[in-house]
Amino acid sequence: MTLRLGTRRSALATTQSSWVADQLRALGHDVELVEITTEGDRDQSTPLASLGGTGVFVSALRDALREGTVDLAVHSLKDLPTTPEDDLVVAAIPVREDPRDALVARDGLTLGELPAGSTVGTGSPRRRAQLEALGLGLDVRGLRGNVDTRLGKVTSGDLDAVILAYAGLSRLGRTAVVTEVIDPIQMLPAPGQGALAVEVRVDDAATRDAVMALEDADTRACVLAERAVLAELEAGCSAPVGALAEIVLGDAGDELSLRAVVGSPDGAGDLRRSVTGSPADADSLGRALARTLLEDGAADLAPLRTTENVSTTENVSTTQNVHTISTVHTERHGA
Ligand SMILES: NCc1[nH]cc(CCC(=O)O)c1CC(=O)O
Repeated sequence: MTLRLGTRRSALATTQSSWVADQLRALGHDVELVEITTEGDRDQSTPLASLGGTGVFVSALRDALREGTVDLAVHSLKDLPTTPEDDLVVAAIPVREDPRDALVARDGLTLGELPAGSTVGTGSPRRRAQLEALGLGLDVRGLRGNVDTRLGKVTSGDLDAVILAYAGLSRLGRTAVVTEVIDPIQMLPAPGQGALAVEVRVDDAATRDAVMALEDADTRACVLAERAVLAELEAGCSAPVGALAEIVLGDAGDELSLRAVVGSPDGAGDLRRSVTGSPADADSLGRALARTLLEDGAADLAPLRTTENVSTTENVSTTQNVHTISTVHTERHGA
């Protein structure tokens, strides 16, 4: 049996998918990559939020899974909405890459070295809010596109710096351009950043069994806690929410240490809280932390659920390059 793995065409997506394919091949499986095109890939000019957020990257792959065109799909976990699907399951969450954000600045500069007024590109409300809250006087500019497009803005001199996920650069072998890996004390990453989700049909026991070998329990616990914060806040993909869980060695053995931030869009300040507990209680720890943030005023700080959470769902026909944008519905995203 050949496992058909659905992947987007971007360099990052194919690198992630090829990594999963190689892991499965090392376990003795035959794997074939099947390319799926998404609205988010074809339209690079529209702001992601207007396309329905990072959900557009996910929908086409899920449609292909449901139609049986592919048997498994690899997603960046941070792009997955927190609401579970009835007919699909994340069968494996492999060991996580470095979850931190990375600064790529001109002349090797770090955040602290960028002069006031420097232009920093990011399309992420979470990164923007935390950058503004640092009070460095940086001029944060909107930005989207694939990794090369974003890095090109610094090379060409259009921007002084850009911020990207370190994990993406690492998977592409591009970490040499990073001028600072941003400490989570200054900027908490997106829930699930740096982790992959391998999704299969819930009734496909054979693929599920094959894929389960890629699971990493610590990563699963961490991203569960981070995503529980997002779910309990009812935060959408355009909400400035960051969260990072780490497994640390405490007095009672492994402990899960979870930090989260809700930023304000105007950079007026952000709210940070943390909690520590058992990795077995990952979900409830995340939800408890979100309630603490809400009690302390998180909802006044930022519009957590905005109209930008309205998302377009794509249908992929059996010929994989024909798409129609069909329905409009609201959903929660984990970007
Ligand atoms: N939102 C797009 C996206 N989804 C996953 C990654 C990077 C890889 C990862 O976080 O696992 C990126 C690009 C970025 O944020 O720079």
